Amino acid sequence: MKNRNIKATVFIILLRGFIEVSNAQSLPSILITYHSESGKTKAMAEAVAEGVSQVQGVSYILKPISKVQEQEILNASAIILGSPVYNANMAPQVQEFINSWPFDGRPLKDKIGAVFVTGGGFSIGEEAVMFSMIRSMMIHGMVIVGGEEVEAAFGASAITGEGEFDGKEVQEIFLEKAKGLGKRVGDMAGR
Ligand SMILES: Cc1cc2nc3c(=O)[nH]c(=O)nc-3n(C[C@H](O)[C@H](O)[C@H](O)COP(=O)(O)O)c2cc1C
Repeated sequence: MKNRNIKATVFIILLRGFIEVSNAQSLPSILITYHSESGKTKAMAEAVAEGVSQVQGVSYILKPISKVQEQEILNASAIILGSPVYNANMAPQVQEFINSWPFDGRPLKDKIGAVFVTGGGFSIGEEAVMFSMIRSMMIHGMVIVGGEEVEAAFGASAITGEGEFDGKEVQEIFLEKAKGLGKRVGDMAGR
C-alpha cells in the first residue's frame, strides 16, 4: 500500500512538471534584442523587457543580437529590435543581423515587429533609423506595432548626448516609452 502511494505521488509530481513545462513552451515568446556599445540601448532593452513582464501569459528572451540563435527568431511571436544611431543609420551589426534572417518561404511573415533606438541628439537620425528597421521588418511581412503613447508612435527612442541628457544614464522619460512599447507588444502577442 505504502509503495503504491509513493508511486502515485511521484506520478503526480512528474505530471505537474510536464504540464508546467508544456505551458511555458506554448506561451507566446517575445525576442527583445539589441546592439549596444556603451550601454544606452541595452538600458532601453531592459526597460522594454520590464514592460513585457507586466503582461500575463507571454514569455520573453532578452539578449544582444550577437547571442541570438536562428531558432529563437523562428520561435518568436514578436521581435523587438533596438539599435543606436550611427551617422543616421542603424549600427552595422544590426543591419547584418537583419540580413541574416531567414527569408525563403517567409517564415517571419505575420510576426509582430517593433523597434527602439538611442541617439546622441534630437532629430539627427533616430526616426530615420526606426523607419529603416521597420522597412526591413516589413520586407519580411512582419506586422509593425508602435508604443503605448503618441510620443512613441513609431517605437521607443532615447536621446543620450544632447543638452540636459548628455553624460547621464538613460532618463526615465525615455525608459517609460520603452516600457510602454514592451507592454503593448506583450498585449498584442498575447491576444
Ligand atoms: C560612430 C558613431 C556615430 C554616431 N552617429 C550618431 C548620429 O548620426 N546621430 C545621433 O543622434 N547619434 C549618433 N551617435 C551617438 C549614439 O547613437 C549614442 O551615443 C547612442 O546612445 C549609443 O548607444 P549605446 O550606448 O547603446 O552604444 C553616434 C555614435 C557613434 C559611436
